[in-house]
Amino acid sequence: MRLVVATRGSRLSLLQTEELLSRIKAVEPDVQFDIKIVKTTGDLVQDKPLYKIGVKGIFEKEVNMAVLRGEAHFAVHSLKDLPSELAPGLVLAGFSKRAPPYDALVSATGYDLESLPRGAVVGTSSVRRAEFLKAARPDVEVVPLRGNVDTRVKKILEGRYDAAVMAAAGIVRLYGDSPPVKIYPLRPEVMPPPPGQGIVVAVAREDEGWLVDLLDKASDPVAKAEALAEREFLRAVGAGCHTAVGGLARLLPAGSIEFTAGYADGGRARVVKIYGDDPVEVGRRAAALVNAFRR
Ligand SMILES: NCc1[nH]cc(CCC(=O)O)c1CC(=O)O
Repeated sequence: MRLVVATRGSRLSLLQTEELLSRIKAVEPDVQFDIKIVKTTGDLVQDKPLYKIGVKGIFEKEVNMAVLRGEAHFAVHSLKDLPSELAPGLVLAGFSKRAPPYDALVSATGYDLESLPRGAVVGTSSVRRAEFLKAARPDVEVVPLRGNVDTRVKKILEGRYDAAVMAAAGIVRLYGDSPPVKIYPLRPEVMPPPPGQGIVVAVAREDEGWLVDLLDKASDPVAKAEALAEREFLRAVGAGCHTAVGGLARLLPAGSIEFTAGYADGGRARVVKIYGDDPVEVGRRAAALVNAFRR
């Protein structure tokens, strides 16, 4: 059996795709893959913060179109790049093991939140990262920084920024144990990560039952439960990437879910931590708490 897999062409996207494909191979050794690289508007427009381009889920839409048009069997994405609703006919069907979900302070020097100098210049184009950072460290100057993970790392090493806030997952996936920059994870109580960060997913057509089953068999059950909770949270807060909202589910060893969620605005962050047994219910309850902060 040969399957066509649609993905973006960045080095990180290709590594993420390989990771998911090796999980599928483990349950179905006979399968072969053809990788179809889709160039997206997000890849072509590099000079604006993403929220200013004004298309929700800009990275994924054009990749998923290949699946809807029947040009690929499934698409691979970072879950956090997907909008809360997929196009009709598509489902989230496969989940990788989760890489660390945290945002991290990334620098050449090795600053953590405490040792970062007063008035430091910190790069990020994410409204969420900027607002939570300013709440924790009102003295720092937040400046725009976009581009692929390797591009951002290069700019940090060139000394144009004292530090940047980036997903730990992207750096770990790209560089493994010896990245060229130092990374200090930010606790979710200080900076709640975006729903889905660190999870790689496959999007397939709902009507391809055999493929949906195969992808489900290849999935990591912990990541799947956390994804379910965080997707419900995302749907119920209804916030786009122009709002500083974060939410992280962790499946505890005893089987219940711990959910950390927060909202930041005007130099002030509010974060809650709740528990429950049903992922969807916990996600919805966390969203209600965050929505109360936003009024
Ligand atoms: N927004 C871009 C993006 N999409 C996925 C990752 C890597 C982290 C992940 O896999 O969740 C990144 C980089 C970043 O946010 O710094």
